[in-house]
Amino acid sequence: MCKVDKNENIIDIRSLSFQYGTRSVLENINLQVKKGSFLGLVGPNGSGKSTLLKCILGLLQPTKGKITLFDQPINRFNHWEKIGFVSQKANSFNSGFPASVFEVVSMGLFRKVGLFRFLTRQHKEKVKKVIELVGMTEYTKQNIGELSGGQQQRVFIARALVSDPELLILDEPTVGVDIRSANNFYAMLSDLNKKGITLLLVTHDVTAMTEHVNAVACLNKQLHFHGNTRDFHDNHGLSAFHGQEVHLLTHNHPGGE
Ligand SMILES: Nc1ncnc2c1ncn2[C@@H]1O[C@H](COP(=O)(O)OP(=O)(O)OP(=O)(O)O)[C@@H](O)[C@H]1O
Repeated sequence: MCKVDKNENIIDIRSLSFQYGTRSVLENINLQVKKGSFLGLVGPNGSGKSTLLKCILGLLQPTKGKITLFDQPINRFNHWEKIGFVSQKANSFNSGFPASVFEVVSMGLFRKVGLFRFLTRQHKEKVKKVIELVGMTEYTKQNIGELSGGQQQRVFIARALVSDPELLILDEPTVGVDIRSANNFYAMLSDLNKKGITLLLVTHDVTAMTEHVNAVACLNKQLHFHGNTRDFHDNHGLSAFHGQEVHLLTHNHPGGE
């Protein structure tokens, strides 16, 4: 059970800087993600978005500054089950991959039940419930590799949700997904958010994303904007990109798959 109040910062980043060797990638980042928010983190290629996520996930240690997760300094934080992560590269199964949607989602429980334990009836019900939550019930028995990129991403969201995370972090989940499917996908995320899950979404897809998130942060080595979507549309946000607006407002992703 979650005993945090609505104003609590689930993520609290203070004065964070990060360097790969001598190369500075993040400078003096201050960012708070409140419980119940749906934050879109945007920025051009190479602006440090994935690096920041890796710092939040404890995979990289900041050169300076501190990160607090659920009120605990990250180096003492040991409730990683509260955080679900869906990566950019999740949708890379080929059509022969021998696992059904049900099996892939069940894998999300292994952290809880152990790799070789049998799933109880309760576990199976939970798996079915999250598959339903992401709108994939009719595909439950289908092989994951036979699904579209957008459908696969829904399955990976279900896999992350099955262990009941309070925070879901998504790194470019709509890469390779067509605009209509991406919109449906964001609407689904918005529904999850209304059910109480805090979301941090990294994306290039500014146009579609801002219709669904309730806060936006713009990163380009430094944090240039952090606020609500209305202020963002008043152009304070996009002006942070110094002429890269056009690129950001299209659905082109030079690094896309
Ligand atoms: N392991 C690494 N070693 C050295 N430099 C790196 C490493 N990973 C990333 N970088 C550099 O750090 C910068 C930020 O990279 P990062 O992947 O965080 O950006 P990003 O905003 O996620 O980019 P994209 O939108 O293209 O995925 C880039 O210039 C990148 O080349």
